[in-house]
Amino acid sequence: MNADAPQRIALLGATGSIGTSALDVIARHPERFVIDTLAAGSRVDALIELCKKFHPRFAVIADPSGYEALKNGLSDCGLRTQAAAGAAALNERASAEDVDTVIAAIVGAAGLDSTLAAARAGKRLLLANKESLVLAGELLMQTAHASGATIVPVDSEHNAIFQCLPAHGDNRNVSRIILTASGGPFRGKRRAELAEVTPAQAVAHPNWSMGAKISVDSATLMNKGLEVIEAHHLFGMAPSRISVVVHPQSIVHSMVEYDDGSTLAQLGRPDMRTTLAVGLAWPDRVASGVAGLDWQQHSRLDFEPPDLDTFPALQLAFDAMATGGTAPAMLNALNEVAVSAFLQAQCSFLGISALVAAGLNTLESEPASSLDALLAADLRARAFGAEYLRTH
Ligand SMILES: NC(=O)C1=CN([C@@H]2O[C@H](COP(=O)(O)OP(=O)(O)OC[C@H]3O[C@@H](n4cnc5c(N)ncnc54)[C@H](OP(=O)(O)O)[C@@H]3O)[C@@H](O)[C@H]2O)C=CC1
Ligand SMILES: CC(=O)[C@@H](O)[C@H](O)COP(=O)(O)O
Ligand SMILES: [Mn+2]
Repeated sequence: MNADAPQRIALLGATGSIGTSALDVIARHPERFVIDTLAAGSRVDALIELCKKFHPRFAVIADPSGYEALKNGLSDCGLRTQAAAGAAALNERASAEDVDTVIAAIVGAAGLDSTLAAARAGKRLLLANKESLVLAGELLMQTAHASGATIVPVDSEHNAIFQCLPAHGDNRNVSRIILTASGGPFRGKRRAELAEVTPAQAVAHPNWSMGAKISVDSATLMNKGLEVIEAHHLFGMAPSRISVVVHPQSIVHSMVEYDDGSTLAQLGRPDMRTTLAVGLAWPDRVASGVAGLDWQQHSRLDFEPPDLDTFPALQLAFDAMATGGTAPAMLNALNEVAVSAFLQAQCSFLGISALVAAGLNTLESEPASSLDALLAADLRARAFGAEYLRTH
């Protein structure tokens, strides 16, 4: 990549919450960043709207049935953007030679294939899709190391840790990393109070504006569980050296503790544009549109332990990580099935963790020896989840 030329970016998950924040930052720096590819799942109209604004060379819709509508829509708008569809097209753009940076912002295990394609091709990979690390963390990290791909975490906690770790990359004197959790919209509630909560209540995150799936994960604390596994892989940190503390204000985005007793933290407003600006420009810094903290307003920062009785999902994730093998892949798949059912009013809020626990208790973990083994475990877990929902 020519250092003076703009970074050519493929944004996968462009129509989502992370996609919107990324495009906001990118639009502020046309001399540094240029959009090569915009990709979405199935919402063709939303993708065309973005194409009108950003004029990418390629627009990819993952759902193949959206191809004709995308192609015709782009041409009706007089755009020269080339339409493509399906998983192969996503992978092709994630690994294309004329793409420098891939922003992996597809939600769920659906993002794994294109994330792996970008890692295999040695891209600079801004990784928001935490599920791909939970499903296939070792494989993804090995793939990136082998190809020379640079993974820059853009999950806010991991981005904070990335900023606080030693620049020379030697983590020997790091004693632990501490992930902060907001506690979600139901922090302070007892289990009995959560029996009847609705999807609308669960997605109403107190601090962050995010997609529906991650918002529900925040409400169950599964998001923090997924993030613990994500941190384990990204930073090569043993599970015993990863802690979680509830910090309701979401101002301290996470912390790194050193052997000498120092703790470094990254602070900022809860706005993903900061995180994405760090990822896009690193090791430089660019304006993100987010102001610094107002210390009159944020004069108080609280910390408390997570309530594992009310929110068992966090412990389930620690347990799956300890079991190892395909257990984290199954945890992720079971959770995806349960959250989707909850959002469609086919499962209660407490039922989400109950389904995940039942699946992990029933299904055997196997060695995570290959991508096929992981994908087979993912499928088994989804089948278990569907049957559980049918019978409970
Ligand atoms: N939102 C946030 O602040 C944060 C998000 N993350 C992670 O980033 C990822 C994205 O989250 P978020 O932006 O909130 O999610 P959203 O639901 O807002 O957006 C999801 C994006 O993925 C696309 N998509 C959905 N299904 C598929 C599929 N099968 N194939 C291809 N694309 C698909 C959607 O397209 P379409 O619009 O067409 O459905 C959309 O562009 C998640 O892994 C999340 O955990 C991490 C930290 C913070
Ligand atoms: C913005 C981001 O990274 C989310 O993962 C956010 O941290 C969710 O907040 P909690 O899971 O801490 O509620
Ligand atoms: Mn996060």
